[in-house]
Amino acid sequence: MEAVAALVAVASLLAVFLLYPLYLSPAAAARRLRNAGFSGPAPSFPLGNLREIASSLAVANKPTTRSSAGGGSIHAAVFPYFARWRGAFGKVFVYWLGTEPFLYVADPEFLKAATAGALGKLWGKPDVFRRDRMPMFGRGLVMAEGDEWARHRHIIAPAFSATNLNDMIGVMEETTARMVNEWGDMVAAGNDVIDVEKGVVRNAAEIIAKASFGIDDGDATGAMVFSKLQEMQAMLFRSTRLVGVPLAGLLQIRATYDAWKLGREIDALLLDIIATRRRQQQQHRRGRSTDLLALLLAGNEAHAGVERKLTSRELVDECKTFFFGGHETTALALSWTLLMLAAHPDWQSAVRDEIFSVAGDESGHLDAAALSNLPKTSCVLNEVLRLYPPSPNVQRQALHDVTINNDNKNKNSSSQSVIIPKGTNMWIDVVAMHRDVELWGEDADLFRPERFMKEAVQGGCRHRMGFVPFGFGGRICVGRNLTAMELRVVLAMVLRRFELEVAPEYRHQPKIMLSLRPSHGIQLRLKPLK
Ligand code: HEM
Repeated sequence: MEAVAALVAVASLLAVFLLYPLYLSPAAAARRLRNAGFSGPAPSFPLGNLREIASSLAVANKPTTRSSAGGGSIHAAVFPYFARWRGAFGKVFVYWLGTEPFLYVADPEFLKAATAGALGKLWGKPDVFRRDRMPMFGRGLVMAEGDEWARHRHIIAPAFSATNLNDMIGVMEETTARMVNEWGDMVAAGNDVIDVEKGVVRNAAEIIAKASFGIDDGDATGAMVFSKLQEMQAMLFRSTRLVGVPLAGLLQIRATYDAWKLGREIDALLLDIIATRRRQQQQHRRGRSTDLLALLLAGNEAHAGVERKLTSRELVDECKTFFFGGHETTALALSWTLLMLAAHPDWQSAVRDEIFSVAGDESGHLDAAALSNLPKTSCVLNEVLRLYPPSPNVQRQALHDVTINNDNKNKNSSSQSVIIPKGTNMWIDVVAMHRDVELWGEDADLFRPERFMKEAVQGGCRHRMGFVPFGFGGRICVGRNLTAMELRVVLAMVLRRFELEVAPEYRHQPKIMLSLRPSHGIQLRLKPLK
């Protein structure tokens, strides 16, 4: 009898233990969000709105034709469920990934109100993605929160200063020359249709690996780290965990274990590189290194003993963060740029002429002064980042209840202020804001770099927070200057060598897989310049 009672007690405790996080807490959050006036699609337990998301993606994932390469709306194709809910509920609403509430935001004014002030203290990164992204970013800058984030940012930001980045141009030129020469050989051999995305992704990965921790293909450890980092990237892409669904991780124990194991191997290799670097530095045996790891280690030495010091473990996470946060995004920006220039020969000629006029022909080296004097190229790059933002969304999670003054912030509520409950996630739809006709005008879906001619920073957007390809506020991308330089170097080297045309094989079907990417590569016809 006592045994039965004990069993019942344990079962009840377990039920309460599971019931609270899995059902009671989400139900309470749903009530508070409803009371605050946020509407949205009705969720079901335990999937939330995941079923509707999956079914609308299945319908939308039909091939489209090539004709939209130069324009056309992509929001409804890549986020069909958001497009539908936006029509029904407006630019701010609540939807559910499993039992996790998400506040969808495509209204820059709401975004400004919600994130104004003590950004670092009020908003963190969603727990629900943290576990998945751990093998990529660890506790590095992308994932850090609060005081830890401030400490890391303080140490890391100086490494990305203009002077330091100028020293990296040589690395970018050297690596890109290999890619361009390979393309040249392929064209000479009669294969003039090339999937440029592949080469550009590989090139960006090599550049960031060299720029971050100086790894070289020639050295065995470097080559091993590089191939394991790439393996990890591929592994994480294959993962299809049901985000937010209670205990869904149990369905993918094997994949989670494999990612964890690979992560440990990468960490061990990077720790080894860092230990060697520290030894060399102490013995003054290494020449002047310009990679980010060297700069961070030098910063460590200069401030040894005080809080401006990163441990080896923290340095590992930052190096991985630079690799995973930096190369895909940059490569995609570049791939979309090459496509847009191939589809718009007038802009292609204008950019090429500008590059020739400031940097000469392909025999001349590029320097920072020339690269910073390319106004038309800058307009093109901004327009591509607007139409095809490699980071198509930004996410946050409320660390506390967040109060927003309700002067029109939530049109569904009549009260003076609105409270976003602690734990609510925010999903900022960058693609929607970048293509919103109310912010950009009727030509929002068209490739028109000239809009950035008149207003270089915002491109004529009617709201300061309507153009956010690199994020916003204190957490704006720390690598954006490095990217700006790399995009210009690679673009200059490609355009000084080839004329680009969209190949008939190309199918325009952007999709979201963490980043905004082409579904079937980017096939261009390359013609050597006379
Ligand atoms: C076209 C290229 C790039 C795009 C579109 C991009 C986009 C972004 C965005 C949207 C954020 C803000 C994320 C958030 O607020 O949650 C961000 C943050 C960050 N990016 Fe980039 N990024 C690019 C290149 C790079 C590169 C080259 C690096 C490093 C080498 C880098 C490192 C980081 C880091 C460390 C953060 C976190 C900053 C912080 O939280 O303080 N990114 N990036």
